[in-house]
Amino acid sequence: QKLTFSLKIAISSSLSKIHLNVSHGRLCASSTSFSQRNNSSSANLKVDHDQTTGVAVMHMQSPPVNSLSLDFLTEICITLEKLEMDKGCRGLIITSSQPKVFSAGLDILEMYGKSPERCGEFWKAVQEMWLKLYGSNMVTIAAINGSSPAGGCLMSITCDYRIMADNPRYSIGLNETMLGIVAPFWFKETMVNTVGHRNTEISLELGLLYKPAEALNIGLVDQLVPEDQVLSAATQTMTKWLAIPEHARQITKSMMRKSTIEKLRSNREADIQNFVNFITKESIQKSLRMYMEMLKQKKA
Ligand SMILES: CCC/C=C/C(=O)SCCNC(=O)CCNC(=O)[C@H](O)C(C)(C)COP(=O)([O-])OP(=O)([O-])OC[C@H]1O[C@@H](n2cnc3c(N)ncnc32)[C@H](O)[C@@H]1OP(=O)([O-])[O-]
Repeated sequence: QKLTFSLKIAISSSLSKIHLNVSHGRLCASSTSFSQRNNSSSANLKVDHDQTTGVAVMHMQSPPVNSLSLDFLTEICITLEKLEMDKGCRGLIITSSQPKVFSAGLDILEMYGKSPERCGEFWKAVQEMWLKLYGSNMVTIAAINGSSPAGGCLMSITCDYRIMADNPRYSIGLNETMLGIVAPFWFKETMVNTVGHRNTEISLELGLLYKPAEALNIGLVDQLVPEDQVLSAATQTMTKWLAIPEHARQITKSMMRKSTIEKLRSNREADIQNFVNFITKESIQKSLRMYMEMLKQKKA
């Protein structure tokens, strides 16, 4: 049977509180944490979990561009945790319900004019999302049906496989340097693990955004399909991945990713401090302000 649930979580708690809940196993056990309704228009995430195939499709629907705010990241983390703990869910497809955009990356407003404490809390949520997704036992496929810069690209390369809409208006890449900021080591390593050292070096230093054909060429995405076939292609690919003996696939995935994950796990606090010290610098704040103005001008 097909279970559709939409999640809109009143996020008043900090992420550390979420950890506490998870560690006590309450997130998956508690039905009060999740309202199960059909396609609520206010929800930032819609999850369609087909229990016969064991595949969940997570639709990001946070207008206008699925930028990853603290609230949205928290919502994503709770959903990932819930799906991970659900034995009936073996595969996850991540896609967007917003037109033209998969995700615009981290919400720039979360990094501009905020207190160090708030920046730290935000960064912890970014780490948490990456740790959950990169270390997931599920097969994860990004169905990239729009542009996917910076944190949107990170989310994509954190999945096992990427299928992108073959539309030259869309682009994908880690363009952080274009904002005057620096992708942290675990963004960089995820990229290296995907496209190799040399491509990552060029890509990150120049803050490149790749058109779909270029992204395919360097291995940043695995497959291009017409825009209206992104989800169906992801579903087909999922079937193939799920046919592999599960235990062997999971151990192999863990073997490939473990060292990168461990590096962040054992340095989380230092990584948060680095981010906070960096992002709150006057010069970096100025760069972010100029970038936001540039975005607005582009629109006008
Ligand atoms: C160390 C840290 C590492 C950092 C990692 C990151 O991810 S850094 C992130 C790096 N990310 C990027 O460099 C991506 C920047 N964004 C883009 O390039 C484009 O928005 C687009 C191609 C994603 C979509 O184009 P489109 O023509 O469909 O849409 P549009 O351009 O008209 O935008 C609509 C509205 O959304 C707003 N807004 C947009 N993005 C963000 C954001 N991230 N945040 C907040 N707001 C954002 C935009 O200002 C506008 O607001 P307004 O004026 O309505 O109040």
